[in-house]
Amino acid sequence: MENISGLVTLAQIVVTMSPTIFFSMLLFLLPLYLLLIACRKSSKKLPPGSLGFPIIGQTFSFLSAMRKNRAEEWLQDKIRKYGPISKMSLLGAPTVFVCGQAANKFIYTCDDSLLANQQPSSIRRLCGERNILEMSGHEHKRVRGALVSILKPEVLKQYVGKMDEEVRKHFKIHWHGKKKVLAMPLMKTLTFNVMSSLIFGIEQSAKREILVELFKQLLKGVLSVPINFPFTCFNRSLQAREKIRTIVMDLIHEKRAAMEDQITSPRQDLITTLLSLRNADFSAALSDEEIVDNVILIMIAGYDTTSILLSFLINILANNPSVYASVLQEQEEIAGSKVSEDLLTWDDLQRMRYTWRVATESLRMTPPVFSFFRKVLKDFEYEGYLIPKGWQVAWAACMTHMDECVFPNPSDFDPGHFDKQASVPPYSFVAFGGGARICPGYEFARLETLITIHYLVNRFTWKLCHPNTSFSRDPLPIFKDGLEIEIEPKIPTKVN
Ligand code: HEM
Repeated sequence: MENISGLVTLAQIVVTMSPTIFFSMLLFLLPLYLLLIACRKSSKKLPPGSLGFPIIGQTFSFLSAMRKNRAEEWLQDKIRKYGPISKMSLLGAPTVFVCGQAANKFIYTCDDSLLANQQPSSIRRLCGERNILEMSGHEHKRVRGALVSILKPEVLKQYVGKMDEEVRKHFKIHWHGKKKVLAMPLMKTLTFNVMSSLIFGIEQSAKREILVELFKQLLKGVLSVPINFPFTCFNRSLQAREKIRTIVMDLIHEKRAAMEDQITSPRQDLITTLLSLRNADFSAALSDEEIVDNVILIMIAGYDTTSILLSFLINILANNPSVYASVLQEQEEIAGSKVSEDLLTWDDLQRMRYTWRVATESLRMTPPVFSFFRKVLKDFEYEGYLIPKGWQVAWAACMTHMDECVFPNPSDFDPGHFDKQASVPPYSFVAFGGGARICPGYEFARLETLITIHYLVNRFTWKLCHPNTSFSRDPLPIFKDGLEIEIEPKIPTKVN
């Protein structure tokens, strides 16, 4: 998810800020930073490594490696020098970097009085104070319970048809009649529209177009310096948030009234479902503010991540004829069992096992969220080293994803790595995170991906316009050419 990881946004902030702002911040943070280091007079030893130049530390070197798509090598280099636990300084904070399955397990399962989710202030201000990322302990459990209850398979089952219609509509409007398309921006349009239809219940309309533009503006602010002066990007994003808030509040009032008048089902869309959730004493499970803030967060969390997965799948299928042939065979069999107007069903999606293994393998090799950060709330010891309060702990998904003891020949794209899901050790595949904060949108992303690939391979053939197209992490993976492809429809005229 674009903005889940502290790195994702902090990195952008550092990258996009002007040198003057950066150096003013440096002057401000330097004394704090030195104080934090100086206070660490403890008998326990800190992990090996170097904190580098105060505040800046290894930030620029790491971000540059991310942009060149060499972050994994960069981290491997640290591991070679210092071992699996080392200290460094990233994004303005002293950091302990840990890697490996045991480290993942420790972080995902440790008590939340030790490590807390860490978000830059821009997220809090743009998503709102009551978004789930800001919460911990009991509050986090309560809000997460509500989100999981609307994103669980039993609920999403009912929305397969609606998703299917959105995907068909997308191909009809944006792909048919075209010779070339930029696949990556189109996958973003598609995932936005699917989420907008399912979550807000807003179908294709002027209102949806307004919402798309507002979200685009809001997202720009998440990736900018959070300074709220008139005419700054962040200021425009805050204004967009206010407008989105008004739209969502209006929707909540409309939907609540419709439910009271019994002219809508409590399952009409995910906001309606959230509104209908009750505590044991029949009070509302979430306040209206909590619904607004979490709906905005869900849009941000689900929109880019899934569109990145879909874009990488388009690239993979173009480059791997044998994988493409197997996906096509699976999808043709499913299409063959239906009349062309039939919508896909939940059962059809359960039959798309190979296609989902291909998607999972894509997430293994290119996880949209590459590294994760947590804030250390109190001193603790890990593997004999002191992890000091006020520092941050960082880990990277790729370290276990590319571990050859877990995934033999890890640099080869091989969906066979997931033939026996049960044989993948826990906390080794962490594209969706783990533990109490594991992604609740997994099933949503799975359905959206499978439905899209079904229509893509059954209705089009495509080839890359730039066969050796590369991507960078900025900080999310992005194809430099937008993934331009030449397309040909398989069914030129009759499209639902
Ligand atoms: C391929 C698609 C996706 C990927 C790779 C992904 C990845 C992740 C990861 C790695 C985390 C945990 C981050 C951490 O531990 O700090 C996360 C959390 C989250 N994701 Fe996703 N995500 C995806 C799609 C979605 C979708 C479609 C939704 C919503 C419909 C969603 C909603 C969320 C939310 C609300 C959280 C926060 C959970 C919490 O803090 O308890 N994600 N996601």
